[in-house]
This record gives sequence, C-alpha cells and structure tokens, in this order.
Amino acid sequence: MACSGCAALKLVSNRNLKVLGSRYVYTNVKKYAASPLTEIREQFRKFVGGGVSLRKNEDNGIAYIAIDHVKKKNGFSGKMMVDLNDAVLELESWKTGKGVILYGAGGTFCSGGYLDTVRNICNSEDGYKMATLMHDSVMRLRNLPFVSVSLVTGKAIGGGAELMLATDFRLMSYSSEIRFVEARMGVGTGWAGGTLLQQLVGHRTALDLLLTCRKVSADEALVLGLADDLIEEKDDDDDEAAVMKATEWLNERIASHHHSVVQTIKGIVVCNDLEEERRIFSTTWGGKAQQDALNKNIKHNN
Ligand SMILES: CCC(=O)SCCNC(=O)CCNC(=O)[C@H](O)C(C)(C)COP(=O)(O)OP(=O)(O)OC[C@H]1O[C@@H](n2cnc3c(N)ncnc32)[C@H](O)[C@@H]1OP(=O)(O)O
Repeated sequence: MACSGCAALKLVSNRNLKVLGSRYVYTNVKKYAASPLTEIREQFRKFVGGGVSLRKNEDNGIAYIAIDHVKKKNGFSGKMMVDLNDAVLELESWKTGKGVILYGAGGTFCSGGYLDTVRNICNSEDGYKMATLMHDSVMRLRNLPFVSVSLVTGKAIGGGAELMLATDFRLMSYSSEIRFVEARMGVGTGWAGGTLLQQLVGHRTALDLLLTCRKVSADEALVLGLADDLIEEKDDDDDEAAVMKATEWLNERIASHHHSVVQTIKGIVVCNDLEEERRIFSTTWGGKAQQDALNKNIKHNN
C-alpha cells in the first residue's frame, strides 16, 4: 500500500534535507571549522577601501556610525567590516548611551559588498568567514541596549539593504530606494538579511523581495513595514541635514527618558526571555528615575 509519508520522505531525502525538530535542515552544505573572530578580523582588515567611523555625542546620548567609502558608493570593504565590528564592540561598553544612528556618507547608504573585496574572497570558505564576521556585528548592533536607527539616503543595495535591517528602525529619504540584488549576483544573503527580513516583513514578502531583486521605493518600503518613516530631503547629499532630521526623530522617542530607562526598555524588548526581562526590569525599579516620576504626581490624561 502506498504510504503518503514515504513520498514526502523521498522528496526530503532527494533534496538533502533532514528533519530537525520541527525544521528541515540542509545536510549537503559543507561544514567549516569555525575560525576565531580574531583570525577572521586579521584576514579581512587587509582588504582596504573606505572606513566606518563612530562618533559618540555625550550630550544627547546618541552615537553616529558613518559608512564612508563615497567614491565607491559606500561599497563595504573587508576593512569596513572590521571597523563596524570595532564600532559595535566599543558601543557595548558605553554606559550612558541611548541611541545609535547608522548612515552612509555622501548621499548613499551602502551599495553592498565592495566588489574588490568580494573578488578577493570569492570562495565558499571565505564567504562563511565574511558571514561569521558580519553576523557578529549585525547581531551585536541589534542587541545593543540603545534604540538604533538606519538612516537610508540614496541607495541601499545588496549587503547594504541587509545592513539597514540590523537596527530597530529605518528612516528613508523620499527618493531613496532599497534593492536586494543578491540573487542577481548569484548568491544568497550573507549579512543576516534573510533572517531579519523574514522577521520584519514575513516570509512571503521576504521571498518576493529577495527573488525579484526589484527596487523598493521609500513609499513602498513604508507600506511593507520596511521603513518606519520618511524624511524630507532638500539635497540628498547633505549628510548633516539628514542626520539632524534622524536625530530629531530619535530624540522624540528617547530625549525625555533617562539612559537607564531607555536601556531597560530596549533590553527587555530584545531579550525574549522572561527571567532575563525580570532581571533587566529590576534594575530601574526603585531607582532615581522612578522616584522622580513618583514625586511629580504625573497624570496621564492628556
Ligand atoms: C554582500 C553581497 C552584496 O552586497 S551583492 C551587491 C554588490 N553590489 C553591487 O553589485 C553594486 C554595483 N554597483 C551598482 O549597481 C551601481 O554602482 C550603483 C550602486 C547602483 C550606483 O550607481 P551610480 O549612482 O550610477 O554610480 P556608479 O555606478 O557610477 O558608481 C560610482 C563608482 O562606484 C563604484 N561602485 C559602486 N558600488 C560599488 C561596489 N559595491 N563595489 C565596488 N565599486 C562600486 C562604481 O563601479 C563606480 O566606480 P568608478 O567611478 O567607475 O571607478
């Protein structure tokens, strides 16, 4: 008698898929011994071009991460990958921070992997290493106890489109656009974009955007939930004006709160664990910000 499960099993084994818990996992993917990050960083910092810089403003508690490789539309070199990793590691020890704005210099967010670097690491093992380094930076950035915003002006292409998914929010200038071109370039997402995009817009829209490689305008990004707000631009190349607008937008959410409160709320939202939520929550309970609020007899009726 035909067994319907057998057909499914055959399909699964044909595709080198194995059931693991409730998930199917690929079994025909070559496994690499995990290289230590220090080793990967040493290798990647040799692929020069551009830089990523960090500026912390102690007055407003906002840090600014600038992607700067303007001549190459902010194509992300190996060195920039290491710079980003350094920036995020430094932010992890910033006690009084509240927010982070990630932006591209010269009116482009980021055109993805710098093709000179890409050509130098164009083999499966180095691809695994690049993904390891970028996953480390992206997930550390995402989990920082600060509210993070990507400010997208101009284009966010390929890895650049993935990078903007690392932050809590995305602000786009009206004429900016996002384009996941990885499939057109013969690859998948290597900077955590598949996972993050799926979480943000759902798996069908993620598949659609990744397979069609189509341009997503700022207006459409807003509808899809890829963007949270649009900012007006007088001149897309005017980094300072755009950064100022993003700062205002972020400040509307964080300026009136003590850094300990912002950090607690962000920590709670990303921890996904009630025991951890209790621990983080208890750091502000009974603290000065709570005492001050109680002493003010605040009414919430307007
Ligand atoms: C990690 C996996 C990935 O990220 S896959 C995606 C890799 N990125 C790409 O393939 C982007 C290729 N570039 C482009 O599509 C265009 O240059 C874009 C970004 C749309 C900009 O077009 P447009 O405004 O007309 O400027 P342009 O082409 O004249 O560029 C100016 C100079 O910059 C360069 N450039 C641009 N992006 C990169 C990049 N990612 N890596 C290396 N170089 C890049 C262009 O080649 C051009 O250089 P040049 O002035 O001709 O020497």
